[in-house]
Amino acid sequence: MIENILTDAKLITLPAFFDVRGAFVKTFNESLFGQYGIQFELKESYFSISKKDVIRGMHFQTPPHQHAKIVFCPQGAILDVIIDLRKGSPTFGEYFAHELSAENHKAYYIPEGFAHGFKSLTDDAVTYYLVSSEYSQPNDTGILYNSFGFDWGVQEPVMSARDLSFDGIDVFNTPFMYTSGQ
Ligand SMILES: Cc1cn([C@H]2C[C@H](O)[C@@H](COP(=O)(O)OP(=O)(O)O[C@H]3O[C@@H](C)C(=O)[C@@H](O)[C@H]3O)O2)c(=O)[nH]c1=O
Repeated sequence: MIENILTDAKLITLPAFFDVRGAFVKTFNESLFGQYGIQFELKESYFSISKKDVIRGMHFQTPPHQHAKIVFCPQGAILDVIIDLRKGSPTFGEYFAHELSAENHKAYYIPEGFAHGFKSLTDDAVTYYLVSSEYSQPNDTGILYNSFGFDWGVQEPVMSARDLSFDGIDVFNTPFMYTSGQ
């Protein structure tokens, strides 16, 4: 099952099979995702493990190292948030939030030009990423998590110094332009 969320972004219910042993979840299939309108070429993959009330974000890589991501949570639960940073997009500046968990086996498809972040809802929440370009440290940046009007529902999140140092969205000059069909 697939839902269109912000322009070009998708919320996918990953195919899952449950039996007496546990669960089997398919995290990527080129043909199926192609039917969903997602053309995705994997270049890198990684995961993080987060304690409850950790917030990471709102991250993206700037051009020419921008990338799309497929994000899911195979252990625990996270509240996952994206912002459309593409000038000219019908949903420019809007955000979308949804829970991803081992239980609901949902994933986001996040196109290039979006910022991404999440709050961990459980201890030991695993956030797993498939990414369409390799890590480029000089291009890896973000905007401040509490600058775009989203209520994270936590007073004292656990965060990195880097994430707390980002500029707010009000002063952020986006390098991303919307072109339809990303
Ligand atoms: C993202 C990344 C980080 N690193 C290094 C940098 C740093 O020393 C350490 C931890 O990095 P961070 O603090 O940025 O980790 P984290 O805050 O978990 O970064 C992630 O946040 C979420 C919201 C995303 O959307 C991801 O794409 C990614 O940016 O890992 C890599 O070597 N390769 C990578 O691809």
